[in-house]
Amino acid sequence: MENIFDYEDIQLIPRKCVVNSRSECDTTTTLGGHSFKLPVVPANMQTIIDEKIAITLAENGYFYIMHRFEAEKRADFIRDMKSRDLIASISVGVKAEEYQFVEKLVAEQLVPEYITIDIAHGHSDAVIEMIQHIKNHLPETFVIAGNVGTPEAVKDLEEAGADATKVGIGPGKVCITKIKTGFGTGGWQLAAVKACAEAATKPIIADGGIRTNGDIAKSIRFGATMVMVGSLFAGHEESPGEMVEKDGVLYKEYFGSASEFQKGEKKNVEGKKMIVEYKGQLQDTLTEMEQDLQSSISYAGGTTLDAIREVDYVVVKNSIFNGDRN
Ligand SMILES: NC(=O)C1=CN([C@@H]2O[C@H](COP(=O)(O)OP(=O)(O)OC[C@H]3O[C@@H](n4cnc5c(N)ncnc54)[C@H](OP(=O)(O)O)[C@@H]3O)[C@@H](O)[C@H]2O)C=CC1
Ligand SMILES: Nc1nc2c(ncn2[C@@H]2O[C@H](COP(=O)(O)O)[C@@H](O)[C@H]2O)c(=O)[nH]1
Repeated sequence: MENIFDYEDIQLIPRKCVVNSRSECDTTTTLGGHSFKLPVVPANMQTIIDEKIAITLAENGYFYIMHRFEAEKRADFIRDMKSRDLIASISVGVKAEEYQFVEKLVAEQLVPEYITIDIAHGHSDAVIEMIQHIKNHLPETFVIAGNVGTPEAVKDLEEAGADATKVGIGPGKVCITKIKTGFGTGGWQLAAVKACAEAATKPIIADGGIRTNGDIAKSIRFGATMVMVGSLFAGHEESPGEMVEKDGVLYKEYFGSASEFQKGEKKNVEGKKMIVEYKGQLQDTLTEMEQDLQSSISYAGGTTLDAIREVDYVVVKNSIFNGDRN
């Protein structure tokens, strides 16, 4: 593969500004027929999202995807979101009981607007069969399938009926897939997003490796419709991770969905646990992301995210500090 680069290797090139204030720039994106304030979704991980955060995000016009690690709560979660007239967006795996869960939703007339199939190696018959199962039983539901790292995978999952694919194998902050298996898009995630987006006929969600708000704009430039973010959303007051105090400084836990901590056993572990410095309120981070993205749009010489998709760029190896190095 040629032209390999990652977020820190790219600088976007400014174009003449057409607004008098960054506040004129609109960061709205559309996915599955709904508009959202930001092209950003918190990772569907247990230390990043819970029911309370999901309600707050949905009430305030942000996209969210509930995690799948308290499987028995999901039907009630959908019911609760529907009773509030909010979007229901959940995750599933691919094991046998997940097929029955989808059938139970149909029997109880619970139709989530979004279902994300969340497994490590999404380019598989297991995911293809689950896409088909959901589409057969819940044809109205928008299906996001992943994770994948190649154009071939995007094509196969789209052909199976996926409405969007999620790209990123191993670039995550708490990921150890590349160390444990030798595989993944870690270190070239942005180039993988570009290759996958070029092959895609439906939306791409760039997942993992976002270390700065500028990386969101870069993901959009290379074809993402939405960006999934874990570590930048960890450590907030509302974050479900445990609070930890160390030498008088507050931190919160952030652990991988394939970590021993999440799994409760040392089997096929591909994630780790870390602590993230306490960051205060989630809304402040969302507001800063919106302002930074408005600024990105202004540098792109437009008023909407589409302007970013058209800018030129340069590849300058390690042109900005990679947040993983400290
Ligand atoms: N984005 C990323 O880079 C990664 C994300 N994760 C996250 O960790 C969580 C757990 O993932 P996962 O282990 O897939 O979920 P599960 O433990 O639910 O596994 C899903 C099913 O897929 C099988 N499976 C998993 N990996 C492979 C593989 N490489 N080859 C063949 N079959 C496989 C499992 O069987 P068996 O366990 O018996 O193999 C199981 O039947 C998810 O939330 C996932 O998103 C994990 C790793 C990488
Ligand atoms: N290889 C692993 N990847 C994981 C695990 N748990 C989650 N993830 C992926 O990371 C992103 C978040 O990345 P970040 O860089 O923004 O922190 C998340 O959406 C998953 O795709 C894991 O245990 N192993």
